[in-house]
Amino acid sequence: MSGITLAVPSKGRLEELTREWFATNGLVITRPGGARSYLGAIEGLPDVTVRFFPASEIARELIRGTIDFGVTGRDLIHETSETGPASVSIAKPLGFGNADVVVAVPDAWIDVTHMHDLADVASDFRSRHGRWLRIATKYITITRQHFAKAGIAEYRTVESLGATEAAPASGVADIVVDITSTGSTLAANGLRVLEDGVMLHSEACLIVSRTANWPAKRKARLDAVLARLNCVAGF
Ligand SMILES: Nc1ncnc2c1ncn2[C@@H]1O[C@H](COP(=O)(O)OP(=O)(O)OP(=O)(O)O)[C@@H](O)[C@H]1O
Ligand SMILES: O=P(O)(O)OC[C@H]1O[C@H](OP(=O)(O)OP(=O)(O)O)[C@H](O)[C@@H]1O
Repeated sequence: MSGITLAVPSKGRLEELTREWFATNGLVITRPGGARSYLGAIEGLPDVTVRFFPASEIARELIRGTIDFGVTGRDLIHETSETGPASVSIAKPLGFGNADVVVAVPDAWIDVTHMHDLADVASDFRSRHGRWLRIATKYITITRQHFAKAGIAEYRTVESLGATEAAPASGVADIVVDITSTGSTLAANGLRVLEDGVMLHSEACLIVSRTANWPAKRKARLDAVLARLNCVAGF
């Protein structure tokens, strides 16, 4: 197929801010069928198809190469696959959707301020509590990578797809790895980020798939659109 496909987040803060960003840069994204339609276009660019997806699916399909370029959070590229970052090129960080993926512990864990303290807690958790340390998170990949780097292997993750911060108080888990922007949800649930607990700084980015099919003509079409957005594919 010679046309190129742009993926835009299908709802919420990311959709609004993405369409605003494109419009500010002279490209108007249309969604003629309304919020329940997932097909759109860019005014004046007939060979660009716009498709609306959840941000997490945009990351997955950019890595797979079924979407040519799109907007999603850097966190979702790192979380979807360990090969994610190598499968895409960040054409432009967009300056919105800023959030950090962090390790947070209960306020009551006053002696646990750094990852090395958490390593000590994790190593004798089984002897003291008869079970592994439990981490509530939807960021399984990022947690595995960063805890390995910190030399922490004695834990279990408890998958949590929403309201993750409630897990320690409810007894579902002991600590959390979650995304935060203002920190208010963590604070409201009696949780504190470790001083070296920021594992990833994320923001929404315009991202190009490296694994998509880029014959010269299609790549030229992509490069022309990116040029109007003052950025390049990077490959
Ligand atoms: N405070 C925040 N909380 C969560 N995500 C944030 C925040 N600030 C920015 N983001 C970005 O928004 C992304 C989540 O957006 P969104 O909720 O649309 O994702 P989604 O996968 O489409 O969600 P859902 O699965 O509920 O549809 C995060 O991955 C991150 O990149
Ligand atoms: O640091 P803060 O500003 O408090 O933001 C962090 C919160 O925002 C998100 O929740 P949201 O309700 O946006 O989405 P979700 O719960 O569906 O993930 C995220 O899951 C955190 O709970």
